[in-house]
Amino acid sequence: MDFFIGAALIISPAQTFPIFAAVGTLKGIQKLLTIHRSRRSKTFSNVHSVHNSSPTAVEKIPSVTLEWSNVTCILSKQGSETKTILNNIQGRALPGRLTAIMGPSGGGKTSLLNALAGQFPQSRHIDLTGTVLVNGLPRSASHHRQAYVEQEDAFYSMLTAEETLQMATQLRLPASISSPERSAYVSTLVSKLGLSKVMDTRVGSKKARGLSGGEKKRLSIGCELIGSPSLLFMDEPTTGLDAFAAQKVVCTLKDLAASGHTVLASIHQPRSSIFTLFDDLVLLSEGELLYCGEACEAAQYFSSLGRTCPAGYSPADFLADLIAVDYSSPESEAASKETIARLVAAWKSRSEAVSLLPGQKAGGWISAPLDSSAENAGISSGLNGTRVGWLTQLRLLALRSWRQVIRDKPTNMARVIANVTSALIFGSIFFRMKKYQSSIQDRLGLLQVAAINTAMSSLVKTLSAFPRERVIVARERAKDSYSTAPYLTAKLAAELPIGAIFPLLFGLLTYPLCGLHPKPGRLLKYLGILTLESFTSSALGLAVGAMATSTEAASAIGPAVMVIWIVFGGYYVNQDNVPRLLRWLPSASLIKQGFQALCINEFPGLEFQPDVSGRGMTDGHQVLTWLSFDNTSVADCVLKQIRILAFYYWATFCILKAGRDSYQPMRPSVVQL
Ligand SMILES: Nc1ncnc2c1ncn2[C@@H]1O[C@H](COP(=O)(O)OP(=O)(O)OP(=O)(O)O)[C@@H](O)[C@H]1O
Repeated sequence: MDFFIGAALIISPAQTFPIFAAVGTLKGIQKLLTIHRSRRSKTFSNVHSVHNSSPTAVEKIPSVTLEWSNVTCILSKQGSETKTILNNIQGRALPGRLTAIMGPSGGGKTSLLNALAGQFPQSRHIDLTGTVLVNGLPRSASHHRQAYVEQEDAFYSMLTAEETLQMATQLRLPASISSPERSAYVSTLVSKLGLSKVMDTRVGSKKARGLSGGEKKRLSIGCELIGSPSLLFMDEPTTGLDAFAAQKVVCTLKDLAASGHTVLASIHQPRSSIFTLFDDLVLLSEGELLYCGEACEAAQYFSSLGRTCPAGYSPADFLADLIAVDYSSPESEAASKETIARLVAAWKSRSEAVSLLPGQKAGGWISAPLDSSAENAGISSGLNGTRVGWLTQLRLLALRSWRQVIRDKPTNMARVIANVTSALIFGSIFFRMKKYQSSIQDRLGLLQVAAINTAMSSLVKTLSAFPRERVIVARERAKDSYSTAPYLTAKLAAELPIGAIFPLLFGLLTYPLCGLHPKPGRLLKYLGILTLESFTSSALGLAVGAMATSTEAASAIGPAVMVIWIVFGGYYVNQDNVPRLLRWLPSASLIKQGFQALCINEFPGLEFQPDVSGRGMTDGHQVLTWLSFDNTSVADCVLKQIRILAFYYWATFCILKAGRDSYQPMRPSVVQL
């Protein structure tokens, strides 16, 4: 609704634009640094030690036990057909332990992790049921802190690892925490994550190398730890990493578990050195549960079912092979599915039998009964407190945007080259235009291509960068790090000065080369019109980027919209000939406002020679009349352009504000834990 009101305020009724609706304290932080050994944990012989030298930092993190039962997820397909993504899954994850959800691709690992984290993407085709308890309470009634590290890392590529952590700390820790305390917090995180050596390294991107995949993953974990979560979910933390990096990431998770966090990670096919780091294991295949219990007991359990791990064979490989469907031939597919069905049935009957025993809740868990919870009662947050104020958010976010844009030398250089090249090409095509009748067309052509070139170049730049940034912003906003208004304001304030350089460069070269109106005041207006048009086009890119689901989608939608604005740009169709129904389109066209302003700036005062027959337009005003641009001024066009610009900013704001991810609620299952 905000969107419509805002749009109505921005756009005058006369223009009748249709509105495109789319339209704590330090103590709590230190809890993070706790070295907590679960009473139930075995000796972590191969656990890397938690590098924590500060005596004040050793404090206990609130323990969280996660239990789940009857978690079922059914996807309704076309007609009455359904697909069971998860079938009646039970289990638990304990504080101080690293629980791995393992299974073949498509086995349901991510779906289970999402369901347990309460972050299953909302869909009307999904029916999610089950019970998830945190320390014996429904998730909504528990005041625990949790974090979810997604499979895809998303960072500002031009910031260093240290700046990324500092920024996250400054935005997310309560305002009451002093600067030295924040710095101390960051250094502890850094040593804990083993990132000390790369703190000055930029995060990097595909086009500019920076941190390695493993370092990025550990940085992602670091950013999530700032919320001091007791419960940490990780989706496929080792995917895409080499063996060494994967090992280091899992060691980090193991350290975190050892310091009191409850860590749940989905892992596709771990190698044996990683497998030995798991405390507990949930095995899934085809959405069915095959095992849930201590990782080191798994091989023995399957051996009791007649599936013995061959001597010298890694248990990780053995389990991965055992629960995978072999699609190499119809016979092997049927055989492997049959094996899985038998293992599922065996686990089911075991859990039914075990759940009848006293003290057992999460069906069939292989280990001693859980000694839970008196210590967990009354979990409190160490991070209570107001986050930093609007002005601090604005300053921090502007600094981040500024660093991102100013340090992105390859992009800036490419933009300079592109603008200089096109200015030189246009300059040579329209070199020192004369005052013949034919040069009227040349002048109009130049002004039109100048308007189009300026708009396209800033649109393309925004469309290529903003959808990726939006992912980071969506994640940060989901953690309530800041509000949309300071984010957008800071972004614009930081980026506009750099963004102005390129149209100015283009304008400064084309104006003298093409021999446009000789009055110096006209040059200044020419530069101003191009710069404003460039900002408006960039704002269109922001609105499209905020709305589109991916960079690819944004890159398809943006130019398509721009083509419409070009057609109604004043050069191809005379606005008096536009059908009544579409008459609002030229007013909404940023190209039209730019082109019209450029023409009104250029033609008055110019005199042209008549053609050989003594006819033609000899006065610049006649050209404006011919274009139907005669009853308006540069100021009018600039005002309309500012309205269009404000509309796109407003649309971007509303889309970003409304665009929080929504999750599928879990309906309670009939059978309780
Ligand atoms: N919202 C959804 N709509 C349609 N199918 C879905 C949805 N969510 C999950 N699935 C399907 O459920 C199955 C399990 O998916 P999930 O992503 O949980 O598997 P996974 O074990 O994490 O696989 P991978 O290791 O390949 O990521 C897959 O076949 C997937 O296509």
